[in-house]
Amino acid sequence: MAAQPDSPASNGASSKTRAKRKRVQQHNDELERFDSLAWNPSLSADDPFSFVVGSNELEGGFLSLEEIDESEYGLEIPKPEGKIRKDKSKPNKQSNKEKGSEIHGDGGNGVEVSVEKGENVKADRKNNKKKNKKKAKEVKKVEDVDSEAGDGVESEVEEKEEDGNVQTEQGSKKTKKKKKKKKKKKVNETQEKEVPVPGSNGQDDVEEEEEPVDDADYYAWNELRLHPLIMKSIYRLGFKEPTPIQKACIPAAAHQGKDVVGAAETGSGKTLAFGLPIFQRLLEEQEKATKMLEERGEEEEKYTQKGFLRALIITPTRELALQVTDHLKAVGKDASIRVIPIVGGMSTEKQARLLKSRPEIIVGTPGRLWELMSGGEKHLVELHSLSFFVLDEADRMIENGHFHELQSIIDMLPLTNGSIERNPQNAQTCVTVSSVQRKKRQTFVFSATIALSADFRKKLKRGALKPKQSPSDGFNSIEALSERAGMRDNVALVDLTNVSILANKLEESFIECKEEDKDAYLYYILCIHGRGRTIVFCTAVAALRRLSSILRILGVNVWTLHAQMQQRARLKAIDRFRGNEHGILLATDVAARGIDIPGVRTVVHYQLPHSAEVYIHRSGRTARASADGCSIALITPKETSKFASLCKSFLKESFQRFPLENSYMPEVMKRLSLARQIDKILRKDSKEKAKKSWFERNAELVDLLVDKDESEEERVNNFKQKKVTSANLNKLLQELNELLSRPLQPKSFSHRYLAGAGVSPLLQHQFQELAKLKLSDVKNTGGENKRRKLVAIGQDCVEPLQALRTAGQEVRMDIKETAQKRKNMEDLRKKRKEEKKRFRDQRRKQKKNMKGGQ
Ligand SMILES: Nc1ncnc2c1ncn2[C@@H]1O[C@H](COP(=O)(O)OP(=O)(O)OP(=O)(O)O)[C@@H](O)[C@H]1O
Repeated sequence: MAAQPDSPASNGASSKTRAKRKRVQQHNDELERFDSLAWNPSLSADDPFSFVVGSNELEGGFLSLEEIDESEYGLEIPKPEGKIRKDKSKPNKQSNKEKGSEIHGDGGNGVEVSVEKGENVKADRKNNKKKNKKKAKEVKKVEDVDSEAGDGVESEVEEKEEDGNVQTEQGSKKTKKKKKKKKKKKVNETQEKEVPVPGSNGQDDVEEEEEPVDDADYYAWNELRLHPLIMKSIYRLGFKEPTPIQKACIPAAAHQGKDVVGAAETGSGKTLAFGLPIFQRLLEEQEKATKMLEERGEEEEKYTQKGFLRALIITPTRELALQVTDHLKAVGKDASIRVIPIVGGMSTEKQARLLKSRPEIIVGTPGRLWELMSGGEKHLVELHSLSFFVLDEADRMIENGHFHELQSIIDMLPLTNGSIERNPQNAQTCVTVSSVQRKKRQTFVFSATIALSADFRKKLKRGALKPKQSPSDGFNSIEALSERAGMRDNVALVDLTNVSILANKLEESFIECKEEDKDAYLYYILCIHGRGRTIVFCTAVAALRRLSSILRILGVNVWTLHAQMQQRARLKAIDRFRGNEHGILLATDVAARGIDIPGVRTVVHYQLPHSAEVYIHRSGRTARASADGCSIALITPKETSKFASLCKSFLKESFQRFPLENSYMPEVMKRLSLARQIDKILRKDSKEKAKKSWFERNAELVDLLVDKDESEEERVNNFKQKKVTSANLNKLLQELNELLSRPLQPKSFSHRYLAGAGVSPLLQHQFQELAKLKLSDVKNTGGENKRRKLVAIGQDCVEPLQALRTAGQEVRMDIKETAQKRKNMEDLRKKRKEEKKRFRDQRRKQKKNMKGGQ
């Protein structure tokens, strides 16, 4: 029954319609204003272009181990191409069968079609026929249609596609669905930043009603003139304004078509500084292509399968490649542009399958990319349409000539106007290049520390990045690398790094201690200030292993990450760390660059890095985006001059000494000593076991019969020895457990009195627990224990940054001064030694003389 005009129902409906109209009007006004700005599409009409109507439903966030296997790090293998006809009048409740029957595809060409996305793109294309004003209105209309379709439509349709793709694999279908659900749940949990977008689907729509996006909040983006679909993603991600590096790079890269060398502090949003121009150009091209096709009256289906690689992004580590992929996918979600990672540690076959979907953007590490390219992987060698070549963390690529593969990859790229001649053999493997495309490829080179070398910095400031002529042996400089990659003369040089290159809101500090006390100080930091996520960096894997073992014995839950781990375990570690608000990650420098995990509050340099660049990148895992954070370097007296010279390279003269409450140290040391003894016993035991099994294995291999018969005496001795060790281990464990069962106590703590001020919630809780414990003790012992002391101490668990701010002590780090002090100390030690020697000699002489006299 229709609602009467004056009925509450109709009032509600009309106010809803009014609100909706108002929103649409606001949005249109904004877009009208946006359209009135000069629009500068960078594509010429004859540019070769093919597009794929595809879904990019590859959610962000690192996945758990179980998910990695089939869904390939969050990447579903794109589904068979087909057109899905959707009856919008029945959006929600369809059986699986019905869902399956709506999919029409050949099932084999690997192109995925998402109804929502497909409809979006189609509608957008229609809109593009009319000029900008109309386009804006139409985009809104499509969004409205989507929201009318109701909650859950998109997810259901996606499941349909999934069903269609794996009809024969019932088992794996179920697993996939489960994984997908799990993944979605996880993404919901981790994507804290997501805000509702007007007109987006599903859950977003529901939220949208409650909290519509105020376009005015995003005003700062307008001058960048980004495509409406990009803006939609930006709304969704909740990025209110572009970061300075984005502001500086996007106009040059997206509207002027320039190559860019970009330097900005860690966590400043460099990924989108190069990512958004890529999306902008691809979307502009899509529009042009649609227009052309419609003008010529050709069928668009004819072109839908010709996906070529448009952007190749190279990063130095696998984790970073996966993260950049996730980040770009989040932006490309509304634009139906696909992004996939190609990294080591994943099976090559699976990656080949992913490549069959012909994604527009690939993010990869040099090793695996080259492996596939040199193997003639079609999508990777058909590079004639490549429009972007990006080197993220570019300065890492030229370190120690690690990346020979990178050189080979670059040699495979089609020539651009500025390129020098290169290996013709490689060029032959590559599909021939159209001269239009040659001119068009843009090269982006980014890093936080690219400008660290004084020489390069000067060049950046002068605005002159003149490449050297024909580097013959690899890339020993960013210039050579950029030139080889085809960077042109009119490159935009954007250096936004501050004088010290370190992140703005990072507060640095150090603790000076002996090498053997580093464990204790680390344990102290984690115990007393264990709030927020912490990353502890080691230089050597062996040190990391030893440290993780000790900390685990001490009951500190840590995850480890280093290059000798299997890829799955590496991802799992990051995933778990990301999922724990107060997580602790022990990592080597494999995690130093690029890893972006929100809520990392503290970085500890357990071992100092070998270079200032690494120090900066390590420390840059905290104080990202607009957050603050703190770094603590543990330095031995021997390392002070190394630390001072590090400070010198980023022009810092003084650092803060991290405040320590020394009264805690006796107990810390006690616990640590027990943990070390336990660790020693456990290590010895596992070594023996490993040795034994190694011997037995090898004996088996050569058909050798191992004589297990020991003499009676040996057996008895071994048994006795084992018994002693085991008793000793139990005793140590018991002792340690007893210490660990109560909070760390400072030496001066009075067992009788409690000072009233500053009792933290933690301390309060501990008191309650201990009081309960005492009470039950009394009951159990029948009140025999008359001296009932309340032994409880908790600490106000403030995070390191807060402790540093309230009590840190400034210390000048003058390299000359430190070197001089060190020299003085050594001189003093030498002098004392000599004096001692002289004194000994004198006494010896005296004794001799006395003996001679007798
Ligand atoms: N405009 C923006 N507004 C708010 N946050 C943003 C914006 N752009 C990017 N971010 C967020 O900032 C964080 C850091 O971005 P990103 O990883 O690109 O930094 P980066 O400069 O590449 O850092 P690094 O040098 O360490 O690799 C990410 O979590 C990203 O989502």
